Amino acid sequence: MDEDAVLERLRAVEDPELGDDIVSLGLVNEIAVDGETVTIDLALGAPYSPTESDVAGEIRELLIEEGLEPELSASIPDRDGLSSEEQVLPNVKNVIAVASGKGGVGKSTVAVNLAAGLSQLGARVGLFDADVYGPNVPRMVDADEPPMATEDETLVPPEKYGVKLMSMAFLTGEDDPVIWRGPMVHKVITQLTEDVEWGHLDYLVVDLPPGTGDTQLTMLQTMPVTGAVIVTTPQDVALDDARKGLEMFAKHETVVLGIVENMSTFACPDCGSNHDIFGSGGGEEFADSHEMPFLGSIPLDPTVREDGDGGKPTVLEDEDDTADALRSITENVANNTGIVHRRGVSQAIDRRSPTPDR
Ligand SMILES: Nc1ncnc2c1ncn2[C@@H]1O[C@H](COP(=O)(O)OP(=O)(O)OP(=O)(O)O)[C@@H](O)[C@H]1O
Repeated sequence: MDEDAVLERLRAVEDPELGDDIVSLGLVNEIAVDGETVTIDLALGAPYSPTESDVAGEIRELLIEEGLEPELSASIPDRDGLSSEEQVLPNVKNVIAVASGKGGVGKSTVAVNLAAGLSQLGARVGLFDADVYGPNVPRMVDADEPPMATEDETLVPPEKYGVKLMSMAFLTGEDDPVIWRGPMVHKVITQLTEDVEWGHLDYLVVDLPPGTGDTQLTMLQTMPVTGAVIVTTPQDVALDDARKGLEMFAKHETVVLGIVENMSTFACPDCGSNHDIFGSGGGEEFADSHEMPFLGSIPLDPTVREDGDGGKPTVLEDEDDTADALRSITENVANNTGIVHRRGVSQAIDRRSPTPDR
């Protein structure tokens, strides 16, 4: 079988989310056939996301059935056409910002569980606690070691649950109040992203400070954000704030990967009934009415707080409904990150060839 024949066979593989085959969508970058070995480079951008893993699995199966030995790799064209020297964080494939319009809705909880959940899927993950007003990620993962400084003044981030960590708390102490102004934020964020030895990462999860002010906007402008996750509670007031969050991301042209509803239904362990303490379903309605993906809801569950205080992300618990909800949110975030890349690739190809000949 030659390269053209392999390309024809790949037309049988559908992208389940974009609703077309991977060849028509322009997701096959390169094919090389050498005897029985077929090397294929695919335009897939969200490592370990269930959808992209399934697509790769289907391709492998199809080629093995033909008696071939597939070797797959994935690459997405350089961000904004910049070379790796010009890029911020060139070795980081995806930067995912976790945001909330108001404080205390569980933004850090979602960021920590998302990072640990992605790492559990097999991805290389970093977690950057950029919450300058209340950096509490180190406590939530029980990180006792500070970063190490190297001779050439870079920082080696400590690692917990397979996640590389960097936090403002390592530099300022968790309890020190800090007043942040735009230029300072820009400088510190630049240092904390560029002077940290993150290595090659599939995902860098960024816990933004709550709110939608200048600090948050400066951070978005400083980092190459792939997409944002907005955390809200089902209450009206929190949803109003989430709306402001959407406006901030629209202003900065940042893709919103979806909405997470936190602290929804409380399953009472004593009486066995469900109680909607902050209401329920508001997050999903909000997502629907703004045509945003809904990523899932997390129950109000004392285990989440205990795990947060105890330094173990709940997503790592076995056989637990809340952990299942967090795993499902993690998978949805990864899948939606993949959609951003694949849609970008297929739209760029559409723009190049007004009469598609694929
Ligand atoms: N689903 C949940 N069930 C029970 N407790 C929760 C849940 N989500 C978060 N919490 C608890 O609520 C508190 C606030 O959560 P968290 O620190 O994640 O919020 P935040 O939005 O990041 O707050 P901040 O305004 O400090 O940035 C923490 O004690 C956390 O453990």
